[in-house]
Amino acid sequence: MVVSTEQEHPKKAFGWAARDSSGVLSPFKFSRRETGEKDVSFKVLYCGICHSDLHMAKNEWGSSTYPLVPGHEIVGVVTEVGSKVEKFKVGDKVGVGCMVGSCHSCDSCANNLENYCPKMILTYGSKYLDGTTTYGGYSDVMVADEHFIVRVPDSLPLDGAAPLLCAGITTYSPLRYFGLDKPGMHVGVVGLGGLGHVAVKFAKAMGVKVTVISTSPNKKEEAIDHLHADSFLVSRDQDQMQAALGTMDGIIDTVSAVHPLLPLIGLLKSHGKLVMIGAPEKPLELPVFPLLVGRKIVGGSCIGGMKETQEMIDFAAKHNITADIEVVPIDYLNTAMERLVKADVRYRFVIDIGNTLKSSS
Ligand SMILES: NC(=O)c1ccc[n+]([C@@H]2O[C@H](COP(=O)([O-])OP(=O)(O)OC[C@H]3O[C@@H](n4cnc5c(N)ncnc54)[C@H](O)[C@@H]3O)[C@@H](O)[C@H]2O)c1
Ligand SMILES: [Zn+2]
Repeated sequence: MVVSTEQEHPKKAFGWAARDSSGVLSPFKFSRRETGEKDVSFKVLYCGICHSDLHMAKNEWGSSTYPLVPGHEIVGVVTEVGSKVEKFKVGDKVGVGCMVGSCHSCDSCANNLENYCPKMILTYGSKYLDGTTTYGGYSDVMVADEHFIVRVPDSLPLDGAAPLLCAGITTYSPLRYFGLDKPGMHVGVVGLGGLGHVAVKFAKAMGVKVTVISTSPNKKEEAIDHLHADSFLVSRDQDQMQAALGTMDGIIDTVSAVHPLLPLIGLLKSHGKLVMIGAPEKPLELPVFPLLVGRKIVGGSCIGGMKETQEMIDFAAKHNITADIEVVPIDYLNTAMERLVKADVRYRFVIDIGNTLKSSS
């Protein structure tokens, strides 16, 4: 007998799901497991809209299953903890990012890099240990193993902190790992969207000189005056790009679509590192010769481990870093997705789940 998603677990849950690759989202009733002994349950208050949610809702990476409840920038307040939970109690402000499980025994897990565990379980669209589908944060309640729960420091507003759970760790981790966090270094950030604007804030807080590289000249004023980037390059302006050749120690590339890498590699100094974190649906062309000349590196990075995620959010609290957000009601979700396609948001949509998601709607 096939058990419906509404009945497979004891706890009622309600959210919005995409039903097919049109990506259109609509109200969806499902269920979540009881709070297990190592689980933390929380009422979701806010959830950021990451571009990955859009890629997934529309099956742009070819791995989506439907119904799909997206959302991996989830924050809220703890409502129940299991008997063996040690770090959290009812009333705590917490968050869940992109993953809710891993094997805990491989080399990656042993090194606090659950994000690179071959058995890592994504927050939505994955199979959990019990074989049921995982559903994300565009929903009213969340249950997760405490290992995958992050404490949100009291000084951070929950709405602006939500995007740190994905955009924050995804930009913080490569800055640290690739050694682009040393004061006085010069780092480029390509694509001033959800990830890009947080990358600028983290890099600045680390004491790095930041240049935003963008196709849109109209983002210049905001990048410099508001986000405190040191300079701005319009990637289509040959003269500007020429003048900046060989000046950067590293570049964090957050672009969500196919784009040329050659101009970016040219901006790097010898030994410079181009770090890809955007995830376009099709392969990019990699010109090799310009890498050889100057011993340059192209690398990649995917979110971050749980220990580093907590470190990132504590660092954010210390430096007053939150995302610049537009808070929207759940009914606005499909419009927000359409605007995200056009990069028409400064710089992250966050859904006000707590006040606007009602199971009767
Ligand atoms: N590596 C990871 O762990 C990880 C984590 C989260 C998101 N992502 C991926 O990162 C990418 C960015 O996510 P986001 O939420 O910041 O998206 P976003 O839509 O907020 O920002 C993307 C930016 O790229 C720019 N852009 C789009 N097409 C472009 C083009 N052809 N040339 C130049 N610029 C272009 C947009 O103007 C926008 O500023 C997505 O592909 C997302 O799936 C990766
Ligand atoms: Zn994300």
